[in-house]
Amino acid sequence: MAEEKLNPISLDDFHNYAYKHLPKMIYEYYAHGANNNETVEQNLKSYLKYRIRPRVMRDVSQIDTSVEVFGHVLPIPIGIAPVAMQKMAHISGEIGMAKGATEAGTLMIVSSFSTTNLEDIVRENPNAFLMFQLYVRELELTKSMIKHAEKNGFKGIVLTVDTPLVGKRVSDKKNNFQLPKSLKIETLEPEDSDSDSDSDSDDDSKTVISNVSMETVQSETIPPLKENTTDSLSHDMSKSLTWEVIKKLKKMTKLPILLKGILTEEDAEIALEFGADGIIVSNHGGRQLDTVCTTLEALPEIAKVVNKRIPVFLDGGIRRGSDVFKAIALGADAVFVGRPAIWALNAMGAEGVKKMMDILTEEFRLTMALAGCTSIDQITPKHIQHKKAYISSKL
Ligand SMILES: Cc1cc2nc3c(=O)[nH]c(=O)nc-3n(C[C@H](O)[C@H](O)[C@H](O)COP(=O)(O)O)c2cc1C
Ligand SMILES: CCCCCCC(=O)C(=O)O
Repeated sequence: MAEEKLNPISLDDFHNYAYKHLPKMIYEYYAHGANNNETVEQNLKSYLKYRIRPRVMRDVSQIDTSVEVFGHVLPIPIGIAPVAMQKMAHISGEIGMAKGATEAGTLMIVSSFSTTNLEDIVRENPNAFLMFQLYVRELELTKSMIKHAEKNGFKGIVLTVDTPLVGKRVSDKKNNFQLPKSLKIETLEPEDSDSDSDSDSDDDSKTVISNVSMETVQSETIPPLKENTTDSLSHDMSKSLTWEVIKKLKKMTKLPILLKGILTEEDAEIALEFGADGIIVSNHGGRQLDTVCTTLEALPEIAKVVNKRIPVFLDGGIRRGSDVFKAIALGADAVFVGRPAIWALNAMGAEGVKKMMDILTEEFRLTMALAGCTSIDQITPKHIQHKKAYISSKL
């Protein structure tokens, strides 16, 4: 029986679809976090701890949701966070993700664990606004990855600073997670990619696991391929990263360097001292250190110390337009979504990613209107309040 076409109304609809359709090993790689997923869950719950304080009678017939990010005007303050290995979610992988993001007019950060090489992403999406997420490896490889991103027109380098070691991913260990053998991390061999790119796009074996069935993935992954496990794929990521690396990176590129994974005001201050061009408040979607603060909890102290000197972004747990509103009220210039983009890609490819962004945008626009804000700069800390304030005043 032909399956009914998904008609998503909220982001949860994409998630439910992916839960039903992705093989367990892949679904849990994307969905789960470190240890017992405490931080994954708390990231989501954080938003419900804040109540919106709406202002009324404000003529909300025109709402402007646009925001400027490093000189680019985006129609919405919502981008796509770097997520590794997107071809496990959909045949179109990072190309489809970039297409959905571009059609929504927004920015995508491409993971340094991309299953599509940068040339192909850019060739298929010449108007995309892309940044490259970097895990620092050995110096020459790091340099060539940055040069490669520059050559392909990427507009920024997002250095992930919360992963000197990969967090304890319990589900991945139980499932013996590994990248299916038909796929490859294309970004780790940047020098070869020019010669690879044409043959890759014609190679059917690369596209075996579109909208992956359980049977396909199981047959792809038995016997286990040692070289494709989380440990082996991440073995050469630098464990000795210190702030000094920012100086080295700044010598390698003129692109803005954003630090992703800052959770304290102390580190935000140091980031400024070392010349970071932007900060992404992130706990890696709860996949690194479990029971850290949620990103919404960390945001106010970071926004305060940065004091608008550089842009402050946030990711983690954004699932509704009201979540975007609350993050902006607490000091974010814009936010990023990780898993929702993957679920949307899985369900409907590029069209799904665009649809997901449209849903989130419409919810955000409605929240702004009902809260009495007609532009992003009108959203202030006065528009939200921790729920404790209401409970104590009423009891
Ligand atoms: C499956 C998965 C893979 C990820 N891969 C990367 C990555 O390669 N690099 C990185 O900096 N962050 C990575 N992240 C973290 C995201 O960029 C982002 O911080 C997180 O997903 C935001 O939380 P959300 O999923 O609740 O929106 C990954 C997250 C997920 C869920
Ligand atoms: C297969 C390597 C896992 C770490 C890199 C991807 C990532 O950041 C993630 O959260 O997963």
